Amino acid sequence: MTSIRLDYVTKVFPGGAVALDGVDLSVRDGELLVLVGPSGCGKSTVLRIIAGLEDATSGSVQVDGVEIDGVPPKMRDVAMVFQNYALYPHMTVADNLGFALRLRHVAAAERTARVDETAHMLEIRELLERKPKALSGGQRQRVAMGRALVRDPRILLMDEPLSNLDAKLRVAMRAELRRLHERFHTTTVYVTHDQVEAMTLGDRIAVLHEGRVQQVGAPG
Ligand SMILES: Nc1ncnc2c1ncn2[C@@H]1O[C@H](COP(=O)(O)OP(=O)(O)OP(=O)(O)O)[C@@H](O)[C@H]1O
Repeated sequence: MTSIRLDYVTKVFPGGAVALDGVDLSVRDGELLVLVGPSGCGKSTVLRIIAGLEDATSGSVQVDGVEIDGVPPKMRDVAMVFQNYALYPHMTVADNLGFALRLRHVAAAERTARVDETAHMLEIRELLERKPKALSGGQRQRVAMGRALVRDPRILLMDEPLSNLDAKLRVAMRAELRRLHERFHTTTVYVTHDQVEAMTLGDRIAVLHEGRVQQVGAPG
């Protein structure tokens, strides 16, 4: 069970830029909520505040009804997937997948089993010994997804994870992300500026404009 609630969250950056202006938003347990809006409307800032990478200027964030303001990122059990994949270039795919488990002192045998299971699910088992530079964009994206999923996080945050892929692959990966979500039902916030992507992926869509939530609803 993991729900997220943002209560009148405001973010003013030093220098005075108002990135978020009283954002109220709820993400239900097991839901994939898409946050959509034009460049600069504050989408990434919402994710960064949920992840604890940025502090809200005012307002609060709750997970399962408990305020998490001040809880360090590592303690939040949140996994993030970015547009640029952020894989470790010197590590194999297997080591990239297992790294977060190693940091959490998961025993070697269990680590291997979970890496293998995740690789199987994402159909990247044959890539486990390769380094990121020997992968295509779509394969890198799968590894980045795998790295987030292998830990079975409470919350999954995705910031335009498909925008570096060509149009055809993007459509295929969208379907795959949807399928993964149906299987795991990890509470997810997914950021995109692409309305079609929002409509095809989201259980619900929140439209953000100039730091405010304009509308929230189911697609269609
Ligand atoms: N560290 C920072 N310092 C000052 N201003 C910032 C900082 N980070 C973001 N901003 C500003 O806050 C606003 C929201 O930025 P944010 O990155 O959340 O938007 P976004 O909707 O994710 O945009 P994009 O789709 O282009 O990534 C923008 O006006 C941006 O310039």
